[in-house]
Order: sequence, then C-alpha cells, then structure tokens
Amino acid sequence: VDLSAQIANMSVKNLFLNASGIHCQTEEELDELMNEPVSGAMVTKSMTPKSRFGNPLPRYYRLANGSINSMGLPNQGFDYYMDYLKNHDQKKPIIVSVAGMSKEEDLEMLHQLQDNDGYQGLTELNLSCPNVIGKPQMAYDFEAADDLLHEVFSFYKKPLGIKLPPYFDLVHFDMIAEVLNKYPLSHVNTINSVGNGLWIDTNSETVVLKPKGGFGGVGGSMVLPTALGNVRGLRQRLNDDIKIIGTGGVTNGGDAFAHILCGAEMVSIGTQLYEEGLTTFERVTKELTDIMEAKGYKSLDDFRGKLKVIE
Ligand SMILES: C=Cc1c(C(=O)O)[nH]c(=O)[nH]c1=O
Repeated sequence: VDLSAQIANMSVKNLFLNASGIHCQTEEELDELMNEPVSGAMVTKSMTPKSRFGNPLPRYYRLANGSINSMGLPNQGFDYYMDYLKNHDQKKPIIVSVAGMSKEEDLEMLHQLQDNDGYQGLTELNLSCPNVIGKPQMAYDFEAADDLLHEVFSFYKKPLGIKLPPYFDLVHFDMIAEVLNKYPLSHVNTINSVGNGLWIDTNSETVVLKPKGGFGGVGGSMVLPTALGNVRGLRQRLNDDIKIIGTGGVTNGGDAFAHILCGAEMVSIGTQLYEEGLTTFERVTKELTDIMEAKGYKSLDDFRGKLKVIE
C-alpha cells in the first residue's frame, strides 16, 4: 500500500503509528499492532538479512523525561518479516524498515523486495541507526547517502522512504534536502533517536548501558524540540510530494499537534508507546481530537504545516 496515498485521505484516527523498534520485532508484537484499533499504520523493527541478537544487555534505560538505548539492531531477519507479511492480512499498512549492516546488505534486501512480485508495500530505508558498533550513520555522510540512493533508485521502483537521524545545523538541513529532492521518495521519517548520548548512575558512578561504554540513542519528551526542528526544517526544504512522518518526543495530543503544525503527515510514537503500552494511541488521539475541536479544526489539513512565525 502506498502510504502517501493512504495519507492523502487520512483522518485523525489514522494519524498514528509506532516508531520502528517499538513493539514490532516479533510476530506476537506485530499482531498486537495489527489488531490495535486506532493506529493507522505500523512499521517493523529495522531488519537485516540474517537475524541478530543485537548488543549485550542492559541496552535500554528509562529516563525521567525520555529513554536511552543501544539495542544494536536486534531483529528476526529479513525472511521472518517477509513470511509475516505473506501469512497475515494487512488490516493497516505495514512499513517494512530495512537497515543493513552495510551498503551491500541494504541493496541485497531492496533487490529482494523489488523482485518479490507478492510485495507491494511501503519500504523505509533506515540510514540512521546510531547503535551498531563500528557502523557510522550513513545519513551524516551526505555523499555516501547520495551514492546509495542513486544506486537504489536505479532498480527500486516501489514506494520507498528514508529514516533520518536528527540534524543540528540549518546548512545540514539544506544539504540532506538537496540530496533527497533528487529522488522519487514517498516519505522521510524524522527523527531517529539523538545518537550517542550518555546516562550515568551517580550513586554507583557507572553508566547505565553495557554496549559502547554506555553510549546510546536518546528518545522521549526531551527530544521533542529537536524533532520539531527537523520536521519543520525538512518540510520547508523538501519537495511537496515527499511526505514527512514526524517522530520524536510525542507523549500527548499537544505534541502530535505541534508535529502536524510543522508539516508532519503522520506521527510515530516511540518511548511513550514502549513505556505506556498500546493504549497510548487511544489517549493521544483523543487529546488531539479535543484540541482540534476546541480550535474549530475539522481536518488535519486545516492546520498541517501552518505554523506561524513572529513577524
Ligand atoms: C535500527 C537500529 C536502531 C536502534 C537499535 O537497534 O539500536 N536504536 C535506535 O534508537 N534507532 C535505530 O535506528
């Protein structure tokens, strides 16, 4: 299913989906997402050709206003998720998230998706995993990302989006948008976790994560300003037909409203969904609907991308 076509006539209740990595690694988790009545789409855990255990534990830690993780791409492997798609009817669009450990693995999986006539889904190429030891985030290497996308679009003809890391410099928004605008992308999903943060238990004077000496990607409410800046900055620069899935820091309807004001077509929920459970979708949707009613908005298009600046 082409998400952007789905998005075109999205009503509020269909706005939300899980952030990749959250509640989407196993068949049981995927079934629960599929049967969750409110969310309008879902995304798999980013997959590699072969299954991976990922990094050693502890690799996730809850913070007062967010989370830090160094999971290391644990997933059941490409074939497992292809089997899932084959054996389950899609009550909602399932975005297949792909994150090879190398350019070759990315291309290998995308060739298999392209050549699989039974697969007509929306794919998201994750160029932003911050936690695979020794693997740089491709999306911070603009030339490498351009080269990869050039090669991908020489053969990949099905709907494809890109998962991006946060950028922290307006010139970097310019540079990545210049690359992405060259390609017929269905969407950009921004932001991934804010890479290589560190949390410390000062009682024991020790880091809280085992992998990478404690370094991990930061998510949750504390990254909302960075997420909003990236959604807004890319919306202002990307071609209109490249939709944006806003991810990062969403804990309530007001946060989702802010993402939509910045231009998000759909909104993913990560840390909050993990901590509160799947009922988060119902609560956040109700909160957003209440805000819209209070403001007299009938549809998302009434305010999407209409953030005002101070003249
Ligand atoms: C795909 C790996 C990712 C991971 C991970 O598996 O460590 N964590 C994130 O916060 N973002 C990712 O993109």
